[in-house]
Amino acid sequence: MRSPSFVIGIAGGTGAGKTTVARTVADHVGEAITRIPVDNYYEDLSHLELTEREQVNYDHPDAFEWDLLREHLETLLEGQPIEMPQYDFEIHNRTDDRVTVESSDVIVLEGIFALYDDAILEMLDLCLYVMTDADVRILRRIERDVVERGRDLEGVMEQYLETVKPMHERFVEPTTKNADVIIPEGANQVAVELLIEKIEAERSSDSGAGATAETAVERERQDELTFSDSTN
Ligand SMILES: Nc1ncnc2c1ncn2[C@@H]1O[C@H](COP(=O)(O)OP(=O)(O)O)[C@@H](O)[C@H]1O
Ligand SMILES: O=c1ccn([C@@H]2O[C@H](COP(=O)(O)O)[C@@H](O)[C@H]2O)c(=O)[nH]1
Repeated sequence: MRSPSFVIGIAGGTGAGKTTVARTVADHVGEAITRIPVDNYYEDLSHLELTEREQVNYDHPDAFEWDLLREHLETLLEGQPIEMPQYDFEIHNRTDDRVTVESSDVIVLEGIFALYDDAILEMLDLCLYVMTDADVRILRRIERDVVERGRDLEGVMEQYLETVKPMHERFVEPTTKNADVIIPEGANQVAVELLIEKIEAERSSDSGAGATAETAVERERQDELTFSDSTN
């Protein structure tokens, strides 16, 4: 199995458009991309009741199982598959399922804390931060959480004011300093097109480097053959 040639981190506040950017890019690049949502690495909270899980601060870095995420990224970088946990936002917990995820040419790590952990930052070749105004993000989040994540409006508003907003300001937004590029307003067409171009360029330069190395090895072998031929 071939090791990835390019690893991208996409961070940003809730509702900024991280998943949309990652999915749009993945749709264009196809099977060569492995998408890793950081959300799948929320700690297993099976020991808590649902009512207790509803009170957890999911916007604090301590809510994540960092060791497992680091280990899985390292495994993918070695070209090996992982058994990725799956997360269910409706029950605020991991499901019992694990999904086998193969490594591929491009790894995209996406989540509010994609640019937070030093060891993970070391593994990233390109760091993106999706910057979207807070009012737009909360409107998107209300719609998404009510429609897709089984929440009511009151609960979404309460969670936003109690944890999401203060944690965003304290932990998430400061990670802009780790970004190479800031993408405004989520999946904007120009930014996504540039990202796809960059990925394609990295992939072809990587396979080009491989071809050059092969050619050099091949040439050396030819020289050896020529040398032995002339001595025989
Ligand atoms: N550029 C955009 N314009 C309009 N809506 C967007 C845009 N990007 C994302 N959205 C919508 O906003 C919501 C949140 O986007 P999502 O990608 O899930 O955000 P995140 O992963 O950052 O939480 C989704 O319903 C998505 O369709
Ligand atoms: O059980 C959970 C786990 C997470 N959340 C919220 O999800 C967002 C992160 O996901 P995005 O897709 O980036 O919005 C985070 O702000 C948590 O508050 C949750 O509500 N419940």
